[in-house]
Formats: sequence, C-alpha cells, structure tokens
Amino acid sequence: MTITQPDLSVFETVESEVRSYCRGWPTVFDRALGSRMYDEDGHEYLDFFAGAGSLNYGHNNAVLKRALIDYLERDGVTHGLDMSTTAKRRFLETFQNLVLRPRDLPYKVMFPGPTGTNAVESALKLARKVKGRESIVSFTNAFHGMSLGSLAVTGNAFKRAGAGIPLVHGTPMPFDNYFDGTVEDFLWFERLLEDQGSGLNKPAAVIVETVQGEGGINVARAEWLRALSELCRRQDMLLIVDDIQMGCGRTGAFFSFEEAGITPDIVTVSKSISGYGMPMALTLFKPELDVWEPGEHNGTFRGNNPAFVTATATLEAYWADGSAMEKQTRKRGEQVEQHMIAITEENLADVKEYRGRGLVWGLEFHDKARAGKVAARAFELGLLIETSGPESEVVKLLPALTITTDELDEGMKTLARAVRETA
Ligand SMILES: Cc1ncc(COP(=O)(O)O)c(C=O)c1O
Repeated sequence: MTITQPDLSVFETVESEVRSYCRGWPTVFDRALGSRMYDEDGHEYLDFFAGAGSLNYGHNNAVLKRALIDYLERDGVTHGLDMSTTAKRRFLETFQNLVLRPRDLPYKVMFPGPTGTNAVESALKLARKVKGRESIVSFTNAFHGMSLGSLAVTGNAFKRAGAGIPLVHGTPMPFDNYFDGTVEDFLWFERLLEDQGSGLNKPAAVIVETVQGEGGINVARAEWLRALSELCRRQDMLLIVDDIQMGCGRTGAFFSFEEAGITPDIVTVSKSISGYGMPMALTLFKPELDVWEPGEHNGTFRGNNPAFVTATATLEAYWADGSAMEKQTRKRGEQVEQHMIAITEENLADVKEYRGRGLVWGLEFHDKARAGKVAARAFELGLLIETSGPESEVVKLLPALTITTDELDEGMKTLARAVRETA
C-alpha cells in the first residue's frame, strides 16, 4: 500500500491569502479595543484607520457591546431579512427622533442592502426611475463603490478598469477646484446641456461626496456645494450626497452636508451607521421620490437586526445631544491641524499640502511615492494609516471620533516621525 503525502499547498495558499489581503500591513490582527488593535503576536497598534471609517466609535465600544450582548442573551432576532422586527422599529424611531427631526430633514428611510455600494445602487436606480433619464453626473476622483452602477460613477481609472468593459451612463465633471478662488456657477455645464451639438443628454441626477475620502481627502467648499445644489434645482436633476464615509459625524455634524445648508434629494449612509462595524446601509430620500412598489427593491440582508441594535445604541449614546459630539470632533480636528502645521513646517520642501475637516485629514507630498513609504514606516512604529488618492499619493487619517486627546497626540507624533524617517 502506498501512502500519499497530504497536499499541504492549500494551507500555504490560505496563509498567503490572509497575509496579502492586508492593505500593506504584513500581520494578522486578532483583537481590538477602542483605538487600539492587536495582532496575533501581541503587537499593539494605534488605529488611525477605523475600519475605513466604519468604526467612528472605536472597536468593541463598551456601550454598544453591552446592547448587543443583552439583545443576543434574550434571543433577539438575528437574521437580516426584510421583516418587521422590534429592533428595526426601535432603530427607525430613534433615527427619526435623534437625527432627522432635529435637523428638519423630511426623509423616508429605506434599507437598500448590507453595504455602501448597495445604497449607491439604490440611489442611482431610484433617481433614474423618478426622472426617466439615464445619465448621472459624478466627479473626478469620486469613489462610490465596486458594483457596476457605483463603479460607473467612480472616477478612479484603476478601479474602473476592473470592470473590463465600458461603464455607461456616467457624465464626468470636475470636482471643486479649490485653488481658482471663485465659486463655480456651473453656467458652462448649462451651456453644454443647451448646445444640441454637444451630445449631452440631461442627466437624472448628480452624485457627490462633500469630502472625497478615497479620492485623496478633497474637501468641497460649502459655497461650491450650494452652487451645485442650485444647479440641480434649475436643471431638474436630483442631488445625491454620498455620505457613506463622511457621514455619521466624521466631519463634525451628523451629516457632512449640514454645514453647507443644503438638503440633498437622496442621501446614502453606511459604514459607521451600525457603530460596531457591522454591515448596514440606509438610503434616505424625499417623500415625493417614493415611487417604488413593495418588492421592487428587496434583498436577503437588508435588515441586519443586530446592526439595528448597535445603531440604536450608538444614536442614543452619541447623538441624543449631537452638539457635544460635534464640538468634540471639531476640537480634535483642530488638534490634528496643529500637528499638520508642525509637520509641514518641518518638511517644507516635501509636503505639498494638508487638508481636512472634522476628523478626516490628508497629507500630500510632492513625491507621489512618499505617502506609501510613510504609511509603511508608521506601521513599523505601531500606527495604522492608509493612503488614498488616484495614485495613493495622500496619507489619510481617519481616527475614531472617540479617540482621546493623548492618543491623538501620540499618533500624530508617530506620523511626524514616520515623515522624518522617510525623507
Ligand atoms: C463615499 C463612498 N461611497 C461608497 C463606498 C462603498 O461602500 P462599500 O465598500 O461598503 O460598498 C465607499 C467605500 O469606501 C465610500 O467611501
């Protein structure tokens, strides 16, 4: 009898898979608490990434964890099906009372599916159905997700190439050009629309991020957002704000568009809405856009009940008095900015610009490869930071909103050291 050796290559594949899918962080994470992550070898990292913005309230937040454990211990419904549950009702009531009503936002709430791209797809689909038109305006360096509709309005050429086919029905427009000193009136766009020879059919909607997260932390001016909102009104196009990364308090206010004083027709929310890093997404839309028949947009995981529980606990803990959270985020933002000024002054020849709002910040270098080097060195020094921008040329800081001032100082000092040591 011959004994064949077991094929162990599958295990090697698993290990290389685990270690390669790690955003350039060559380790395997195991535990996380607050703003700290720990790998399987016990190394500690300060987290300035916050689950790509899905953990605005930190890892294993004690209040949310308690709510979840209590719910599970009383055998609360755990599926994600589209059914009426007490957890869903409590979330909807709390969202109405603590988020929509105080801001006088008259939105209907829809659960489009588990993740951000589901919310974007539903927004595009709804806008097209309402207006009976195909095209959607989106902006240079925009990021809206990886499924085909979201990708069609995403500006990143590399991500678009992943589709391998032409992506249709997107109309690109330049994002706020911060440096020209004037606010666009968008008359040029309206002239294009009127010019029969331009071939431009009127779009159904415009989709915009108030701060482009994946696109390199590009901050739109409030005046520009207002001009865009006016353009949409004049031209009978719907305004969709994708608040998936910048919402839930990231820029200060609960919704990132509040400061600009605009009321988008449709808003997409995901990432930090569950508060605990669990998949959950919302599409908010004005009541007059409620054109879907029951069942016209459904899905198996549209109503993640444990996520409703943590989302409700998050709103009660942090947004019952939203102004406190807002104030704290702005203060922490000022703290980051002080460090950014110091880093810039120390590296005048290398730093191109720093920019940000609330607790989302970017640091760009003249040398496009530098951001990756800084992030890699920061990792060695125990700090998790990502890069963003079309060529990953921007160091992106996205700490939890619940980070302490000491942790923030510690991380910024590590960043300064990483910049110094990669000069
Ligand atoms: C602004 C924005 N929209 C949409 C998405 C897509 O969300 P998801 O990755 O959950 O599909 C992201 C993800 O980073 C995002 O930042």
